[in-house]
Amino acid sequence: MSREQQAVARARKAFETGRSKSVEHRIRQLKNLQRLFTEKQSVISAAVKKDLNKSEVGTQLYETLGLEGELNTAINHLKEWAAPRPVEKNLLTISDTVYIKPEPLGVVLIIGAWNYPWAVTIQPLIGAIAAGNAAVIKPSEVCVHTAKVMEDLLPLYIDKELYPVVTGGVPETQELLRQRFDHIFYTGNSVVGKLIMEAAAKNLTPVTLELGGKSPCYIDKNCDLTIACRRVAWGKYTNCGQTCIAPDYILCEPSIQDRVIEEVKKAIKEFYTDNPKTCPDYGRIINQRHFKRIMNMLEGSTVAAGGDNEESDCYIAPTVLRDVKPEAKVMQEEIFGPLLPILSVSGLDEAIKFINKGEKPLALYCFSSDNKVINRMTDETSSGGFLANDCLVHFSVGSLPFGGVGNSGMGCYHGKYSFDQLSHLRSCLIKKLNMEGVNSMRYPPHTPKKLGWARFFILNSVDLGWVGRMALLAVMAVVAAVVLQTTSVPFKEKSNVHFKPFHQGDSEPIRSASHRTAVSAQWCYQSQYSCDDTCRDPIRWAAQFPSCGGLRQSPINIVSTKVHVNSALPPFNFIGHTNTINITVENKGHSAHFALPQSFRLTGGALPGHYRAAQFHFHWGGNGRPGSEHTIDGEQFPMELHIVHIKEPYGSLAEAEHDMAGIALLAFLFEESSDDNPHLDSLIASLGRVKNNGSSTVIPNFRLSDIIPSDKDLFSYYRYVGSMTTPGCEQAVAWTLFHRTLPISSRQLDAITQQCRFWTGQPMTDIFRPTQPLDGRVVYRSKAGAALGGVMHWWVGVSSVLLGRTGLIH
Ligand SMILES: NC(=O)c1ccc[n+]([C@@H]2O[C@H](COP(=O)([O-])OP(=O)(O)OC[C@H]3O[C@@H](n4cnc5c(N)ncnc54)[C@H](O)[C@@H]3O)[C@@H](O)[C@H]2O)c1
Ligand SMILES: CCCCCCC=O
Repeated sequence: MSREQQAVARARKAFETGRSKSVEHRIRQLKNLQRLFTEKQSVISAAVKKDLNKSEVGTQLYETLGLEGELNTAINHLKEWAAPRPVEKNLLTISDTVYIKPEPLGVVLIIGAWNYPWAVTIQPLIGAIAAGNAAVIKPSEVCVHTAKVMEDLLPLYIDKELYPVVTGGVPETQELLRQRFDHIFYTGNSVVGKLIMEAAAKNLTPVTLELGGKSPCYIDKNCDLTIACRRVAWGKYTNCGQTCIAPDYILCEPSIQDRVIEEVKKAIKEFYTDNPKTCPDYGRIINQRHFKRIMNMLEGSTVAAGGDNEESDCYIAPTVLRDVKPEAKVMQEEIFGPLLPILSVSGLDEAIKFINKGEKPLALYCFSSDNKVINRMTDETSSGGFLANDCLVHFSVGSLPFGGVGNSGMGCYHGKYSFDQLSHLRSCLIKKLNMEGVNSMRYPPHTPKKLGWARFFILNSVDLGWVGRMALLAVMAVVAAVVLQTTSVPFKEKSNVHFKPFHQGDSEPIRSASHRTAVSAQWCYQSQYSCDDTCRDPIRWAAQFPSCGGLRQSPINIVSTKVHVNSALPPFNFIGHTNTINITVENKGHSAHFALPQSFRLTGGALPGHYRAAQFHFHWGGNGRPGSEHTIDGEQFPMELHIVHIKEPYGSLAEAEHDMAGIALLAFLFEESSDDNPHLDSLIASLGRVKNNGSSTVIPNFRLSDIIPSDKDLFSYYRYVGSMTTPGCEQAVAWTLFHRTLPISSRQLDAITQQCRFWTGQPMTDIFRPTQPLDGRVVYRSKAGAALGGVMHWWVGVSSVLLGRTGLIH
């Protein structure tokens, strides 16, 4: 057996033990890699210095820092990525469990390139480990010193059976390619990419090809040329142009060519001094073969800047070429070196045509102050990645898939994309052996009637609550009987049973359709959890609704001694709150919502705009337990009222959710009183009429001002920025929690908590989310006698603090 065969066999055997699949094992391995980068930074940098003349800081900045970021992301999100992913169901699968299960592929071959030897070899390895695979790592032989360090260090930190390193050149790689893998992840040039794919095809092994090519850069005359050229020069000359996504050439109008040359020259001087050769931040060409290849490309082109070189040192100065023709040598293949040709085009149209004549690039850059130019460039071209007004930086954004298209590659990676790329996303549908009758519509003999039912069941995708599911199952049973008997009951789309698709998304009338994802997307309160293992209790909301794990979540505990008193928090103005109206209350499955007309409006209170009312609802406990969501100094109150308002001109939470104060939520805490609060009686009675999920009733002659004090008595409150307290926990809420509490007697509390049922049919009790970490937010307290002038100033202050801290404001 060859060394390569042995390594693959060892990795396969280790994979078959199953240990790579355990999430704990994966996290441990990823943490070991973290340790490697902390402990061996200087060894790593020294090798890269010898290979590419990169400085230690440069190696950290462009290679290991990104890897550390990827490791953090993978470690923090692995459980969520690896968890089964529920999917939307149709009526036929409504009673089944339907989900995607990410599974490891098996043994992955990772073939790295030399230009960023750590980044392009270890980053796929992070994905392979995270996804639970074994991986054979083949670093590029061109980076001699780095390949040796990888071979020596990796086995000291990670499981050497599961993740062996195989060094060597073309013959060794070819021997590896003769082995059977479950995935091949190759980074390098397109010519070899084709060989990899050919070898993989023999075993039908899937491939990810991270290739290169000529990445164009269009500079519009309408832009700040100094800034544009500085960014282009950085993108081009970093790592001496040996970057897969370096801007390969510039397209611009002839009228700006001279300025572009001058500005690029200025940037070269700024970055690398007058003599880049002695500048520690300027690299070298990897070897003499590549040196010669690059120097040959200069043939037939006019040097406008740079051009100095020294073969023995593999040095080529940052170079600009002017008036380059499309036929020039330098335009025939990816440059992958520090030459920057400038080609003239008459404008955007010609630039787009030129780009589209070539292969689809790995990156496409467009510099312009005109959004129309940027939009046309994105709309009318194709490339792996697109950047306007910058270069390279998309590589460092883990939430963006990185990869090529067409000749620049296939597949993508980084962050969760690496995990998905190296996983098999297995479709799972778990059915029970009952309800066979429903299936008869698909069994022969086929009849038009069965087809009619099949159309109804297959073409309708719904989100149902528990009651809806039960109702549907009942109907399905009837259908089954009908179809089985093949009686002549005509197919009707409208039955007597009214299916109202309801689901958590519907439980918030202001929420968007996008939140109505899947039946299995049921969330629940802690009190429901034990009875339905498919529902997600508050601790697990974030697995399905990522915002619920954000840094601005609600409710919170307010520590009264730590609040900041702020005189820019004036009283509110309520409009319409004294009007007598009929309102509808509906059991939404998790709580009961009392709909308010949009004519009820809210201004003042230092809110950044005008707000329209949407609904109010209560949060309560049960059997004498308190049920408020917010707590003050750790104390939970018996009940809490939330009045939800949406900022104008938004029409829904979906529209408002990108605005930090898109929703204004007014909260009142209740305190137990010895006497009944007479204004609550009609509300309590109405809850008795909406016991079950989806039921509704009207409360006539309702006045909001009966249950809350008038605005002039509501000058004292807490303010902070937070989120909705039910999934999706949108971080778009300006919270106001009034000091003034509302009274409720224990008799009324008992009455309230005993009226309604959850969507699961259980008593609707303890409907509150536990308090969330403050995560550095400030809670403000209003001070009477405030001036309106400070309002905008206050919001700007709050926004900038949050921006600086979390970068969360869109
Ligand atoms: N898309 C990306 O993420 C990315 C990143 C880095 C580099 N690149 C591209 O890679 C290219 C530069 O790298 P390179 O190709 O010079 O790197 P390279 O010479 O290091 O080759 C890459 C790998 O392929 C192997 N290899 C080379 N010839 C082979 C053959 N005939 N058969 C089997 N294996 C072979 C090498 O051993 C090496 O591990 C550029 O085109 C660049 O744009 C792309
Ligand atoms: C800073 C950009 C690093 C890109 C590495 C991958 C391509 O060569």
